[in-house]
Amino acid sequence: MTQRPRLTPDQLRSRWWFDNAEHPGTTALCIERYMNYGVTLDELTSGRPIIGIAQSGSDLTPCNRHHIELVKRVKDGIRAAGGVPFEFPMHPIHENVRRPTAALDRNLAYLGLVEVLHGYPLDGVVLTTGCDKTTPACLMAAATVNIPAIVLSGGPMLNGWHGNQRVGSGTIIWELRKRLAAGEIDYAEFLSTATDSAPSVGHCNTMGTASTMNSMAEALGMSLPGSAMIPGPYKERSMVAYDTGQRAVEMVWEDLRPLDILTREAFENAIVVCSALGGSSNAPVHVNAIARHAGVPLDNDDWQQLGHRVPLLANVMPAGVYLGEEFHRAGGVPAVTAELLKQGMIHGEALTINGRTMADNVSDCETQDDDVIRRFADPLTTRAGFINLKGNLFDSALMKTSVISADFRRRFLENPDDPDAFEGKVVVFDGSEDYHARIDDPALGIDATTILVMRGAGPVGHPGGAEVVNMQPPEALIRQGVDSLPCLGDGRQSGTSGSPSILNASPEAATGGPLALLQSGDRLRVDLGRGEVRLLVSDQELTSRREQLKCHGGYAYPGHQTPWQEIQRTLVEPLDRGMTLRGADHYRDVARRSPPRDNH
Ligand SMILES: CC(C)(O)[C@@H](O)C(=O)O
Repeated sequence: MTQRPRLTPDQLRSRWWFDNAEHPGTTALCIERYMNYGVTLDELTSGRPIIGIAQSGSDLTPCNRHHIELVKRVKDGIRAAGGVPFEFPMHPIHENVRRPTAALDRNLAYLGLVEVLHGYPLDGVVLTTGCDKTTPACLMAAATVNIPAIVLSGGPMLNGWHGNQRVGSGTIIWELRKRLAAGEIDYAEFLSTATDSAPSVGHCNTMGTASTMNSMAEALGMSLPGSAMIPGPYKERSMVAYDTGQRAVEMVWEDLRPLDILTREAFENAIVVCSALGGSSNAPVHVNAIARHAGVPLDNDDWQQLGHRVPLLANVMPAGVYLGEEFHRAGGVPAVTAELLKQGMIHGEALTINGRTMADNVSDCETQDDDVIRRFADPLTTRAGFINLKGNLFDSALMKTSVISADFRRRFLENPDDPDAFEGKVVVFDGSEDYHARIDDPALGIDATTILVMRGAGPVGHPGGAEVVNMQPPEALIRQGVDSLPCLGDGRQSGTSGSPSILNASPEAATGGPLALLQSGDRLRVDLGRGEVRLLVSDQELTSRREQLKCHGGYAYPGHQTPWQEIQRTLVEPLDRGMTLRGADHYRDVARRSPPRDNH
């Protein structure tokens, strides 16, 4: 436990607003208006930390909605520790619903949160997270503003059951849509099984992007140990909400800030834990983004170098068979981290939000069920994590190795002359609308060796970068028993998908990436051993295609539909750089370096 010098009440940031004798008018304006709904003068001026609660729950965001209840316990904890809670809304982010994609809103929510944390009288903040992008938006903002901040996840839903079968959110949908296409089930059965996968409040009960990102917050040291994966309805979830509120107040007195915690070591821990969890292919995008805002160099090569040597320990869908409840009971993120710590794969000295080190937090944790959380010596896969692929089509694209199934391996990677490599003819789709319109067209000639390519799906092409690369084969092929094909694209895929796709190709077609030059019928060679994807077309031919494309005004994609789509498209960085906004990462520690100016 580190001992940190304690702040005195007159050093609280909120004093600028509530107890600033130099500007009595400005001060009075703040005080009188907060009193108009019953806050007392004593609460505002007696030197108690003001703790913001960034509320990500609303009727529009079902995965985060129970934060509306949970924050009552957060407020109890804040008050018990002597603080004053101020709850405020965040811009809604909900992946399942938001069109054209909730990823468009991550940076918008980030910007909004930065302005609130910087410009309002907050000494610290509790960040309520749940659905995928809520966690990175919060952590990016925490790094930029750098006031004491702590993450409270809402936790996953209870396990889904259909009869006696576990049905995991997202993962079951990708399976069911194939069964629907194969004619094995009808739409009514499809829908009833799908809805069974979501039995309670909480976010995806699989190791999709939501569970992954909340686990990343814990692995980074930004939430209380063991809190990430407590299912939403469990009583421990409310208890940890209370503890989080209390801890937020203490962190203010200790002046413990996000940039004290978000170090290179913390990010390396997150990468290692992500691999062992079989975490979402969206994690590198978001974790790289948080790192950029924290000023820590991190890229997709780090993900391969640090992560691909790590075995898969969490037997949770989509890479495994269990769901959030079993994972939590088996010990959750601390048990996984402890197993990796024993192997020297975790920086045990990394500081965490409770003022203790990662080793202090997890050393005593042990898996309670070594089928759900495997021992290091008995993993599900020995080398998990991501391979960072490169070649003449892109500088970086990721493949999640923990979801390479035995069937995929047998069909594509077990050629004795060429292990870990395969070649195939591509069929190219320009955006998801084109895919849906044409996938069943027999004229495309898709067979069991075809590689499906989706372009125009990156942060510029499909503003935000949609989860559309996980394409299923044509119905006719599925009916013949071929229910998956290799997919490649400049967009993302759902973290709940078990498809070993080549994702997040950067630069994307819409910003001049060579994917724009690809034509259906071209052949691709994918070599996982060498970390390479090559378009088997001569350089001369590529140059002439590039010239032609230029003559036609470049790669075409649908226009902007809203002002934010246009603004984000002009500023957004590629997926491998975290899809952050150009220039935003220059702002760091702004609460201290650049306190907000007077408003009156
Ligand atoms: C299941 C969703 C909506 O696709 C997403 O939450 C993810 O896991 O990536």
